[in-house]
Amino acid sequence: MSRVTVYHDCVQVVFVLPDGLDPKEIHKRAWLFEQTFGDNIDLSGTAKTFTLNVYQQDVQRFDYDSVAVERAVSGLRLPIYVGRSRTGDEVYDMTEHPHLLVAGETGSGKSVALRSILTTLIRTAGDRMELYCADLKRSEFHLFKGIARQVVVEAPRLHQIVLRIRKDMRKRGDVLDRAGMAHVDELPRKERPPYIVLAIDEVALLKKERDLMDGIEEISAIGRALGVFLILSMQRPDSDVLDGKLKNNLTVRMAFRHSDEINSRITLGSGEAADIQQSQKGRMMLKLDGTKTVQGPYLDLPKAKTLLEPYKAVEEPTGAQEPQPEPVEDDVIEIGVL
Ligand SMILES: Nc1ncnc2c1ncn2[C@@H]1O[C@H](COP(=O)(O)OP(=O)(O)OP(=O)(O)O)[C@@H](O)[C@H]1O
Repeated sequence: MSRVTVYHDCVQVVFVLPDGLDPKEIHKRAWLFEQTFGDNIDLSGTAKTFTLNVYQQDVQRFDYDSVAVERAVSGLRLPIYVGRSRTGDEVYDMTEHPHLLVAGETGSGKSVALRSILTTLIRTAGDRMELYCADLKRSEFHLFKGIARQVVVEAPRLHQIVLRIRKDMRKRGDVLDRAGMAHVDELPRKERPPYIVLAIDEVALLKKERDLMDGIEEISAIGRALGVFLILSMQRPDSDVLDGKLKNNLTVRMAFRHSDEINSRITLGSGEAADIQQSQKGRMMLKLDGTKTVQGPYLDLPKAKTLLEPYKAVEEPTGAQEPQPEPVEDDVIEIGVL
């Protein structure tokens, strides 16, 4: 049984599987649909009912437009503007889908995506968010100096931040216990702490930092209710880093071009990110309630700087050292119990 609907930009076929047919076979044979209908298709469905959309054209590249972005995310508490899919703007709220993994080979568009995601967050979440950035490649996050609480480039400094966030999480947990509530958003407005977002570029460089990775994993496990969220990026999805719990807790995945199907499967659970062409900069497979093709907006550095200028607290003098973090009194003990 099937139903065909013709829209202005696509033809939609909804079909129902006969009992006894394994739905996994439909996904496994998605290539059959591509051979018949071309590349511009989206196939979704779970047990019995499937939807196949056949679009007339591919998603197009486009520039970041702050007015359009801010309109698209209005009403969200901690908004992520992902880009445009074939059906329109793709946005979501981090408070509902907490931890994000951005992965893709070099030059595929990760840095541009992080730039646009964090620019949107800063401009829209304002005082509701405290941002911490770790730029282990020393390439991108200097843009957020003077805006983020801290921008660090070395693992030990990041470890200090993670320890401090863990302390804060413990305090937030105590407040929730006392109030008999399950989520910081349920607290009265005056007592509600700001959301904390920790963004780490090239998290694979932390592979050998076991204590630090354990701390990050803990944030991924209990951060959501306490208002603490992760944005992690990596070039090659390393299964040592993305092993076990951490990977499962990074529920939203943005998979830019991957070199092969095996790597794509580590990030996405399917091989689709290996089908993205090298020329398709900013193109990703977004995994969030299913998987779909999305084009991220292009935001260049000068434009990002202009958009962020009003949010800069203090201009750091040239050549100045990064400010030293406040000491965490019981670091050593904490590392032991991480
Ligand atoms: N959304 C986009 N739209 C159009 N072009 C883009 C987009 N994203 C990236 N590009 C182009 O691709 C180039 C590489 O992108 P980017 O620096 O984000 O890659 P990357 O994945 O971060 O690479 P690396 O891992 O080496 O840092 C950019 O300089 C830009 O020219």
